[in-house]
Amino acid sequence: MFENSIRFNMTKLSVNINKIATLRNARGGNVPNLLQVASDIQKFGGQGITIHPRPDERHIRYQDARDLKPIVYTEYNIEGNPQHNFIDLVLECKPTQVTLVPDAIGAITSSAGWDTVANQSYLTEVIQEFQRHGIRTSIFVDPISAMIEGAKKTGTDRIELYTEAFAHEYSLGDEKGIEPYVKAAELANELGLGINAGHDLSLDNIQFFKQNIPGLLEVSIGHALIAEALYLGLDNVVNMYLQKLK
Ligand SMILES: CC(=O)[C@@H](O)[C@H](O)COP(=O)(O)O
Ligand SMILES: NCC(=O)COP(=O)(O)O
Repeated sequence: MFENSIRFNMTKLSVNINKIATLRNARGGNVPNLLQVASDIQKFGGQGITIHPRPDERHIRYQDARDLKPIVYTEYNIEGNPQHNFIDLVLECKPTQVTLVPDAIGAITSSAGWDTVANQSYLTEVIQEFQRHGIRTSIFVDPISAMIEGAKKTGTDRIELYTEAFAHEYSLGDEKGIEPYVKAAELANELGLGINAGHDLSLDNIQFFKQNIPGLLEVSIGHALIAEALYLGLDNVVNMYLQKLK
């Protein structure tokens, strides 16, 4: 059965607050206050909060994930590589959604989607565990048909399309970079997989992406959104994204 947001072609904005934690950690105190920012983003209209705790806790700390639980009343999305500590944290926090990302330890940022064929049995096992606890699952993938088909076989509820390549090509003026994403989304829709997207999405490229991707349920946006907010203000920026996602 289709989720309501698919029927009405609605795309939710989940704001990734990693960069707020990066700024806070630079001084060791509590400025800016991550929980206050998460709360304000929701007040401004943000429809979800995303965090991506990394094993070195260089921005989001595991304790932040716990502290955010009572604050996030919209969609709570926790992203990360499903190592033991991460799995335990997610099961403890019980977010709305867990997004599995195959990060190498120490990676500057996420730089690839899963090989859902090579990791099929591992992903299937982890996904079943999260779903048993009522947590929706999503797998970070490149827009490649075999990877979408492999994702379907794991039993995941959704995929998250890794949009770095699109964002890069679009910034160079090349709109053709959207094509593999359109194909991947059409296949995911056919297979009954929900579609999320993220990485390097911005005020410049989000409307074009949204208008071309059928059934886009959610985008998670952090780096560009927080940078744009330095000039335009967080309230204003959240609402500019909401307008572009209509
Ligand atoms: C999964 C993904 O695309 C990442 O963009 C991510 O969540 C951001 O992580 P960093 O803030 O550590 O770069
Ligand atoms: N899943 C992608 C995400 O949460 C944000 O990525 P970015 O906007 O910081 O590149």
